Amino acid sequence: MDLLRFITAGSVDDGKSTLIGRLLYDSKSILADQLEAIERASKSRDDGEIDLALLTDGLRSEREQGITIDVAYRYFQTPARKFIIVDAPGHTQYTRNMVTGASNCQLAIVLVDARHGVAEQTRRHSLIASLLGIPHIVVAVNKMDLVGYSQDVFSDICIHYAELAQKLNVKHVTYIPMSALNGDNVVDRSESMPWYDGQTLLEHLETVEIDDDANLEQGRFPVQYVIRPQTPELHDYRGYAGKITSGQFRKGDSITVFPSGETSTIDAIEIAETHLDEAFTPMSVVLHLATDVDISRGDLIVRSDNQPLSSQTVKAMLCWMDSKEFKVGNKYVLQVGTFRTRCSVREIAYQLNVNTYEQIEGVEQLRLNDLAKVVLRTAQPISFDPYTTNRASGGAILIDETSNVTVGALMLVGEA
Ligand SMILES: Nc1nc2c(ncn2[C@@H]2O[C@H](COP(=O)(O)OP(=O)(O)OP(=O)(O)O)[C@@H](O)[C@H]2O)c(=O)[nH]1
Repeated sequence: MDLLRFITAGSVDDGKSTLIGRLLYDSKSILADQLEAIERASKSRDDGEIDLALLTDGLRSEREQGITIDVAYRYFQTPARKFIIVDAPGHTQYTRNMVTGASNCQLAIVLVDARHGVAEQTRRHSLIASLLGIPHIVVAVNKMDLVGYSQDVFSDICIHYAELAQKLNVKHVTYIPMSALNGDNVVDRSESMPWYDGQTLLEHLETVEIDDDANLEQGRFPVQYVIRPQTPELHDYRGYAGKITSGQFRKGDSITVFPSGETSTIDAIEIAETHLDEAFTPMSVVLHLATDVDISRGDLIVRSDNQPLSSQTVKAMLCWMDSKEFKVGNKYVLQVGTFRTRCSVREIAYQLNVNTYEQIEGVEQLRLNDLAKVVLRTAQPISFDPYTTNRASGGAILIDETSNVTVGALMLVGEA
């Protein structure tokens, strides 16, 4: 069964917690004991209704206990698919959380309060979703009950959002009018909006095409471990363990190793002592090569017929995630795949205004949650693909050398 990983984004009070609760409740994904607990907690309410937001708020207290920092994950499944919901808090200052949670999501639900329409946070979240290359966006127009389930209100919001989506590089946008509180068009079809003949949210989540999004062209294998048994009778054995982050590899394929540029062919592909003729993303395997090549952890094995860029000066979109400022001349460790090297900041080409999408030039420093295009100079060449063609090998992070904390998320653009 396939897996859809999606993020929910919206301003505080747009109804994110209620929506997640509704999705789990109506799709019968809530465990009996959880249900009992929220029923008990909801008893104090005057209307006797179950407060679905309590479910997600339960998750948030887990988060506060430090089980997951900043972002909470919730799993559920229907007969059609498995789902992971990434729940990022909605406050303005949490761009960082959305970036952390969303980098490998296939879909983002952007909540819009029907009464307020497209808001500042809608623009911010949509910009981040587009920078992160999330291929599917659902604009969930919530609280339709508070605007009399009006088709006109819904249409206006769709038109407004479509203008914004045009400025961004968002591939697929789906609009759904709903009331998370009353359960309209979340799992069950709304009787109050007969004018809407599209899918409910769950139907969409269950059927949205995600296979096409997998990059099968670019065989990329960042080496995590070199396996060299010490036993004499296995002296010829040398395997490279890691995860295929994109594409596929077959026995007999010509490969190139980066950064050295050495070449060889694949002699065997192994998973738990079973030999395979081919393997593809996201499998974790051990590769064996026909010849003795000098490979260490952090190297990138690629199929020779499709090679990545390799450079010491790179352009990238940066989401700055630290309270210390980012400035030209600062030094960090850059990690792409399993490869790490030191780097310094050459230039801040421009900062992006997250509301108007304007490029602000002449910026000297970045603060927490700022988004910018930057140029970095690395100590050793890095091998990568533009993020827009390959999210796995085009994403990188900046690490503070002294604290070892991740301070920036990078979407690599190309050579500078
Ligand atoms: N009328 C109406 N109220 C809703 C709907 N969805 C959510 N609400 C209410 O809006 C308020 C905020 O909902 P939450 O689900 O807590 O909002 P949130 O976006 O998760 O907010 P945070 O958890 O603080 O980020 C609550 O009082 C909900 O009951 C809806 O479809 N219609």
